[in-house]
Amino acid sequence: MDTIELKHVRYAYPLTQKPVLDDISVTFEKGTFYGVIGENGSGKTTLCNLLRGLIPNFYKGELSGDVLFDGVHLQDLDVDQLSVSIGYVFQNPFTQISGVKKTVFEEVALGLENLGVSPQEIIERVIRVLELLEITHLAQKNPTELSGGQRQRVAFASIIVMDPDILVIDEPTSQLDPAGSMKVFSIIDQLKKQNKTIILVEHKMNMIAAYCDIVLVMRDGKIVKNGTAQAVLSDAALAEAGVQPPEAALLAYDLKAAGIPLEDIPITAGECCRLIRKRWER
Ligand SMILES: Nc1ncnc2c1ncn2[C@@H]1O[C@H](COP(=O)(O)OP(=O)(O)OP(=O)(O)O)[C@@H](O)[C@H]1O
Repeated sequence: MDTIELKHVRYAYPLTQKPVLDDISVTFEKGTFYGVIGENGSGKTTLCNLLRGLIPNFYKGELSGDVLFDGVHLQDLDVDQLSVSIGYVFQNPFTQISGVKKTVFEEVALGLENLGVSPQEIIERVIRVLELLEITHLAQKNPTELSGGQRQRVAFASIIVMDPDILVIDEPTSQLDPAGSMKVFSIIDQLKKQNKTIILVEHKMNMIAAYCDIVLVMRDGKIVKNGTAQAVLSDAALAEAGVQPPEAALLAYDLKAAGIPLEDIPITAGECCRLIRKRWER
């Protein structure tokens, strides 16, 4: 699957009046890493639910506008088929663990089993993914007895083992320590280099700045900004959408206020160092 296109999409959950997605128009292109940011309750998870077909198949409610997958309407697609092309890593890893498998190995193998992949291939793919996520030591543990961070890695493993074209990932590092978060981001980056489309919801602005190509800012169910990570995250108006800019940009604003403006507003620590050195050598 190459593109997902949303045209004037509105959605309200059942028994609610106010749309949670309000006139959303956006196109997601193959091989691009999208970051979706915005304050709590702005509609990010609801957007993920729509992209994965959970709206309107699981969540009912009022949906209007067009949702097109390679030009085909969402309503005309089989939700099971969609789940093969689009992997969804939920915000809450406790939701994602099936609860029917006794070991992490079996849990990660479950989706491939359901697709009828041969046992030999399942074993090879699961071993590779467990190694990639550095959870081989958990292979024989019961998934229900893991910590939140361990479950988050298992949930992530059970999606990437399926090798979907598009990954919709909702706060994959909320339960992880800084080293675990860095690891997950570097894996997501590797997946992007394999030409996967990544749509990531995340509150960690420094990570969004370091990895995303395009950043979408949501507020009150609308996409209020859509542009390159540099253009969106360096914009001082970002705070108006309830989002704290990355630390590098904040430092540049402070320097400017102190009468020491940099040539540009950096969004990563590396770029910030480069601009400070340039200013220093002037
Ligand atoms: N199942 C539901 N039924 C009714 N309203 C819902 C449901 N799920 C979410 N909402 C409402 O929709 C709005 C958007 O919620 P959503 O979870 O999409 O926001 P979010 O941007 O992902 O928030 P967060 O950053 O806290 O995860 C909120 O007002 C929320 O209360």
